Amino acid sequence: MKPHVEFIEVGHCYRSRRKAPVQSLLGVNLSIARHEFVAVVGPSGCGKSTLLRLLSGLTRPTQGEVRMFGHPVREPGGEVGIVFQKPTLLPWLNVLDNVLFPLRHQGRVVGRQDRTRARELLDTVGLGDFIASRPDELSGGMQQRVGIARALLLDPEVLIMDEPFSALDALSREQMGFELLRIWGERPKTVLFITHSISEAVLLADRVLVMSPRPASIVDSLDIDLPRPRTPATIDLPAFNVHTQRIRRHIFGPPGPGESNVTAGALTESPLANTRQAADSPRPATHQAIRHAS
Ligand SMILES: Nc1ncnc2c1ncn2[C@@H]1O[C@H](COP(=O)(O)OP(=O)(O)OP(=O)(O)O)[C@@H](O)[C@H]1O
Repeated sequence: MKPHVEFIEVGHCYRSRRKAPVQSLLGVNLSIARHEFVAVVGPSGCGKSTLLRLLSGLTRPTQGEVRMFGHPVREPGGEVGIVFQKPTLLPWLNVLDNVLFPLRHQGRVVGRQDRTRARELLDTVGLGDFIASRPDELSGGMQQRVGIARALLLDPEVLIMDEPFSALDALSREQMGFELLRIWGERPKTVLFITHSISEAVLLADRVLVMSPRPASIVDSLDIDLPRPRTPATIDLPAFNVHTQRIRRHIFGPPGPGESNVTAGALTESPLANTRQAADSPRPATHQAIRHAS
């Protein structure tokens, strides 16, 4: 079967008149199968969001080619749903109308079927009782659920998520991760999921891609062979720790003297929160990989 998504020797260089060019990606080769859930991790600023923009068609590669369903991606299309870090809801619309907004944006008349579908999606993300609420009446996690329902409205084949849970507290974040897996199980999609959290990546994905510092390429692709459905108990499996350690070594380099297993073990106690802290914190500045990045 043909891959759903392909990056072939893809590079991207940001150019502006006043500043020096910034080569964000270089020689990225990637192939994602239909309904595969792929997470991407890498050092801050390496080019993860650029990768997503290229796949969504919002940005064109300056080298190589991005393909979806075997065709070059040239512009944003309805087969892709995008969930950003912040849901950017329209404050004057209620929840239902925010979810329906992509249809109106396309100039389509919203019919009864569309409303039914939007309500179903809101039920799916646990917001069935909030369809008439305004965004400012919802918590951050609830707003992000609206953003997910909105991205699913057109039933996209491909779901692109750019750090979708990073603004949430650790508990909501973990809960949202499992909800996403449930939705993905009910309505399978090809997912590309960017995260700063190594544990979140391992917990959710079929495969984790590790990116190098900028200009970024993919330095490792780990098949996450943990059983599904994934649950909080998944974190306790020895294989979970093996995967997170391997990714950590790519990003932070080998543990320095006196850092070894204590630091690494702490990462998995409260997986999402601690990993975010570990992955985002400047602490690993002594590690080799980060020295290269700076
Ligand atoms: N519009 C732009 N013009 C110039 N440079 C840009 C632009 N957008 C991004 N960059 C640069 O490209 C590089 C990659 O940015 P990108 O946002 O893709 O990284 P990222 O891995 O998603 O970062 P983070 O993890 O911090 O969110 C960075 O060095 C950034 O400064």
